[in-house]
Amino acid sequence: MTANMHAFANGAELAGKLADKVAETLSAAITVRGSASIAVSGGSTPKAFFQALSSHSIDWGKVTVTLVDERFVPSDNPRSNHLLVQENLLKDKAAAAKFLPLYQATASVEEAAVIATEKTKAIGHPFDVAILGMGNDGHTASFFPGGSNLKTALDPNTPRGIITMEAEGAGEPRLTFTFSSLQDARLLVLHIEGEGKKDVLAKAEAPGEETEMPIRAMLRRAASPVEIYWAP
Ligand SMILES: O=C(O)[C@H](O)[C@@H](O)[C@H](O)[C@H](O)COP(=O)(O)O
Repeated sequence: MTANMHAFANGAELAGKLADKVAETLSAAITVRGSASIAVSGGSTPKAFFQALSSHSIDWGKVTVTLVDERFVPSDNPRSNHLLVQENLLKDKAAAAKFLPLYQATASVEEAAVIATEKTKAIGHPFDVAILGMGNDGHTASFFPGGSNLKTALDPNTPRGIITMEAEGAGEPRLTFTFSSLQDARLLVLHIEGEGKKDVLAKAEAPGEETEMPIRAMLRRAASPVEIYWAP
């Protein structure tokens, strides 16, 4: 599939423009289908974008927000993506949105994945918006090189839903939507910032195995165009 580069002068300009595009997409979905769904990534990059999006006046009561992936930690843990979204996105106007967490207070991450899949099955067929990040190792979502379930995660025949992932670079065990769950989002965004991530993207766009840099699966096989939002 194709990738379209949207480059901005700085992170603040990117955050504003991406928030505008996402708000427009969510509103259009509500107009056409009566509701909208968005899956967002965690990490350090999206904070300004979340804050910009939270102030948009859209019908947030008809929007369901969930996570592309999550660390297997409760929402009071500083590593939690739920906490990041709670503090930066689900506030101001966006406080009215419905949020579906991936983390479940279960004995195992495997049990949490089964429950999270059940609890999110009503949305994301396809997502209206999916916001991906990318690590310096070329991972996206929790598709980490060497990950325990990487082959399953990237397999286009794996059903939509949430699976577990464990990998050296991942820290805690992870919960992640699969490639099949994310790749056909009506608006599929890769949000990266900094010269370093631009170099990582260039390497990912070069020939090589998907398992070496899993973002390659999205860049090469996503049904939707990958809208790359980048600022230095
Ligand atoms: O849980 C996570 O960490 C994210 O979902 C992950 O996929 C993230 O998007 C990348 O690791 C980039 O993270 P940074 O934005 O911190 O570089």
